[in-house]
Amino acid sequence: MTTGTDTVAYMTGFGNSFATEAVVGALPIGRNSPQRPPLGLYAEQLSGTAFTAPRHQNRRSWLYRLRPSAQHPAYQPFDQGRLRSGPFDETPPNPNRLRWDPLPLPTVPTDWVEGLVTYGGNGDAEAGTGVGIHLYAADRSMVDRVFYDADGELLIVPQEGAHRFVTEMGIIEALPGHVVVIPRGVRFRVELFGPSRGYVCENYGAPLQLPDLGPIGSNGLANARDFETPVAAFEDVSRPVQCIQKYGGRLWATTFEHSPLDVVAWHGNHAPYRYDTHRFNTINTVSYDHPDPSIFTVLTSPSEVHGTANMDFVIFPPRWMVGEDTFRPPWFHRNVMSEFMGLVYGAYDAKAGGFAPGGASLHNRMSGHGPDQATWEAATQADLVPHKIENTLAFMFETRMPIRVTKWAHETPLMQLDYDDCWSGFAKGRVES
Ligand SMILES: O=C(O)Cc1cc(O)ccc1O
Ligand SMILES: [Fe+2]
Repeated sequence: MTTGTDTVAYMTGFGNSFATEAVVGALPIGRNSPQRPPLGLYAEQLSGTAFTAPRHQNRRSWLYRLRPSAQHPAYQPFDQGRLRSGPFDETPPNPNRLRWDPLPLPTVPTDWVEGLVTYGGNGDAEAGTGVGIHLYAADRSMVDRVFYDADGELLIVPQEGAHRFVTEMGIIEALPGHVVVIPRGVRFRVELFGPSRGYVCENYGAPLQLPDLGPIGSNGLANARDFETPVAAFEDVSRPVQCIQKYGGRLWATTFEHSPLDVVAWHGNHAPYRYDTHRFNTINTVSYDHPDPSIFTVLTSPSEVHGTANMDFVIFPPRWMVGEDTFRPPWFHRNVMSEFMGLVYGAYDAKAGGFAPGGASLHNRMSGHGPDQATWEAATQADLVPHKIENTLAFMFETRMPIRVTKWAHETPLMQLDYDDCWSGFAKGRVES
């Protein structure tokens, strides 16, 4: 649950052109790159979209820092660990329904980067299509180490433990129930306060944006004002700091002689943010039938095919179920889009058992899935009084291309070999032929 006290300040709004300075007078006024920026700082433009991207899609920020980012020796290949990237070709495409038990918490000291393990993904990081899907289990802070992803934007869904993202552009605190987005190229370190776990969607495609609301109108779902971007914060550290980047699917590392988290002021709209899912304005049926889960979309990465996302981030938050003469849980279905699901806490209404907090499931393109048998039995017999689903947060990374699973995810003992059995015992419909 997202409780606790924030120790950092945030600016609100989605995709705003923000301006923030940690030291008064650090931000140039009226121009981006004056001959001599204030306080002897170095101006740097960080572009998240092509210079010429249309204005409503253009993402860039101007950073004013203690030292230029360029001041570092060459990157060298770095241990990949269990991190993989698109194109995913370790295993043949697998049409089966798959489900995994939760990732165990670490038994040896592990930081956030070391704790990443890739379950699968699709597309091609270099081509800018598709996603990588990772989970992490870690128990210690990154120390004198920062990370950035040149391949994609990171949507991070904490599942256990308090998280502190110390980024170039300010500090974000997050608890289970929050989600955090770190744009492509932004450096950060993750500080943890005990055993911690979560999910990551690495979005190789267009940056996440709010979905259109259509007939819903001008308010609803995730409201723009509930997105929080940190104010500028910097560290003045003159000791070696390792910088690991993911580039072209692989990890590379170099050592700066200082902390690259040294941005004293910045302005622009290519910036990290967090969102508290408890603020989601959940919309559901008040008449009959279970709506398509697109009604629960928080953020979407559009593809070039209008209405068909590279990736949608969808949540299943607490909500009232009031549908009359309706099978209320998710229906049986087969979907052209592929569905990777996780559970932050509580229970998910399509699964009476087996889908645990910290676990994951994959229902790939056109695979038949839906309520397990116990859920189906209960829902078909239920007295349809208004009922509130409470204390739960499941989510889905839904993507237009089938998800290929890594060798690790195929071979791990966490894979539930009996998952198909949850749909094995349905009685035949009563038709005489
Ligand atoms: O498969 C799932 O559990 C996700 C899902 C939920 C829902 O409410 C409707 C469709 C759907 O794919
Ligand atoms: Fe589904």
